[in-house]
Amino acid sequence: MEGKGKVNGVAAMAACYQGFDPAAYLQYNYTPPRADFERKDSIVPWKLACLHRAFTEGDVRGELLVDIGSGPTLYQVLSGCEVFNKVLLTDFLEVNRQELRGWLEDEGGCNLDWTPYLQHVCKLEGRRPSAWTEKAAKLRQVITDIVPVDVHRPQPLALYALPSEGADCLVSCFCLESVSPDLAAFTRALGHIGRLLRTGGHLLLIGALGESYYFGGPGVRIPVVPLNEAQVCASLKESGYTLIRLEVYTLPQDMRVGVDDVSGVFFVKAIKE
Ligand SMILES: Nc1ncnc2c1ncn2[C@@H]1O[C@@H](CSCCNC[C@@H]2Cc3ccc([N+](=O)[O-])cc3CN2)[C@@H](O)[C@H]1O
Repeated sequence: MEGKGKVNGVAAMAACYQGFDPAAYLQYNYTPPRADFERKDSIVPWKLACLHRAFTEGDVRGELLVDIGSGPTLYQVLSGCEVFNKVLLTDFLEVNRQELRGWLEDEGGCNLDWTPYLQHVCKLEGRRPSAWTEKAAKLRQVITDIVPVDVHRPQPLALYALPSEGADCLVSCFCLESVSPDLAAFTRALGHIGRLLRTGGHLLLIGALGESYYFGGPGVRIPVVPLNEAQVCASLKESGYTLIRLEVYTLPQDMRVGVDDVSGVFFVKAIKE
């Protein structure tokens, strides 16, 4: 029965995503108050600070960075694009891959202005904010492709997408817990993406704590497996990672804007054994 349940749960999740609306999703999560660069307690600056530190503290290096479940967002690779020569973006939905291509082709075909994000990360790097145009050019230069991914497959990416030695670093933000019907599926998905990573490679994982649903568009209610810190740590260990650092952000009341019931956000830096 477990096998049958597994297939139905994953298939049901895929059906939920057919209504996903990138523009609405960006509006819900990537504009103020959740993305307010003037507020020290806003969520996006916290995420960008975690990623900046993780990419620049000296242990993360190599050729290829892969972002698993990019969605319609780019913030997750704004620091990594200065460290890796190749960045691969991935998502399950064509609408999201199209949204990312829209930014890449720089013809105004995207639903969010990433300039404040680029400027903020330049500031974290000690550069003048006006260097954002150079960062944008760098990002467009290092993104090699935007490809389909399914974390429930033992091989989440097409074999042509990766060199045989695998990726040197994986980043994945708010994806696994939002596409897994239960904790076992979340843990399996962690293992599947781990197979894309070379031994000794790093995983940078951001996710929601205590989230049971979110809106992926008007009226598009998508179930999420609610996680706590202990479950995240146990799943990482079970999937062959060694935890380097776990940081947690607890949402202030005014960050709870009705688009989900998330109570906290975790940031994990781990290494694949
Ligand atoms: N089988 C699959 N494999 C890989 N990716 C898949 C699969 N199915 C769907 N996808 C892909 O994964 C999805 C990634 S977006 C998932 C949204 N996660 C929840 C949402 C996000 C969020 C953001 C910010 C904050 N905050 O506090 O600032 C809180 C929250 C909590 N709510 C989507 O791109 C889909 O296209």
